[in-house]
Amino acid sequence: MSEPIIEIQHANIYQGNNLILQDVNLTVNKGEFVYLVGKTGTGKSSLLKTLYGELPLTEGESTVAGFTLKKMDWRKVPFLRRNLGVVFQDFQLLTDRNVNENLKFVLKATGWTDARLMDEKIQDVLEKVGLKAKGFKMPFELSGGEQQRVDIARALLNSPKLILADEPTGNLDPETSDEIMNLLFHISRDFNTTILMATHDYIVVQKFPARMIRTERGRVIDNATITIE
Ligand SMILES: Nc1ncnc2c1ncn2[C@@H]1O[C@H](COP(=O)(O)OP(=O)(O)OP(=O)(O)O)[C@@H](O)[C@H]1O
Repeated sequence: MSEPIIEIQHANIYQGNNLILQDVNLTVNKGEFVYLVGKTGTGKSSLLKTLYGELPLTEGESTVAGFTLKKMDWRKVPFLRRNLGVVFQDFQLLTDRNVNENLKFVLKATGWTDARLMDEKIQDVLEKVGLKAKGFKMPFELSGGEQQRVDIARALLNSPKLILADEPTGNLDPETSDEIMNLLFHISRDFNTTILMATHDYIVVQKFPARMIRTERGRVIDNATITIE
């Protein structure tokens, strides 16, 4: 039976005082891969930010990975984040430390203390993204695709059931984009992880088809189809 991991009902999404998306209704089930498409500036990032607690939800209802977002106490946001993985376009790795130390930094920040367990977890996520031998590399020694893999490894550290990805292929060439999409589909399939991925790259969407949600003129349209712009 399908079990929701994201539920949004009658939500209005704001940036400051500006209403960006109106009356958003959406359900995403456990294990699904879903694209969030739409022209630049139509609110994809704003919707994702609401789901990971960076933008407050003040109007409407939403639960994400078991957390109720409406007027969520900011002190609860770290607990929400521990149950999610977030992947960004620009990798956001700490440039002054190697891959292992980048990952250890996140583990410590999310409450891990046992050094052996942390090392095991780091090996585990690096293996999942195909970077087993790269733990001692500095970010600047990695290609864009490898840096994006580290970003995905980082998102996997707390074994989330939901990954929110904001334009994860945005900075990559087409071949590397394909590799990252194969990796994300593999993670979704093999670990039953839900992935909601914002993109405006229709080539990626056509090549790796999945359910599509579109932001358009202040609304969110479910089961959208591709319109070439
Ligand atoms: N921090 C902010 N403060 C005020 N307005 C913002 C802020 N961030 C985004 N906006 C506005 O909100 C609207 C939606 O932006 P958003 O980044 O969510 O769109 P997007 O679909 O993700 O765009 P892109 O594909 O370019 O990332 C835009 O009009 C943008 O100017």
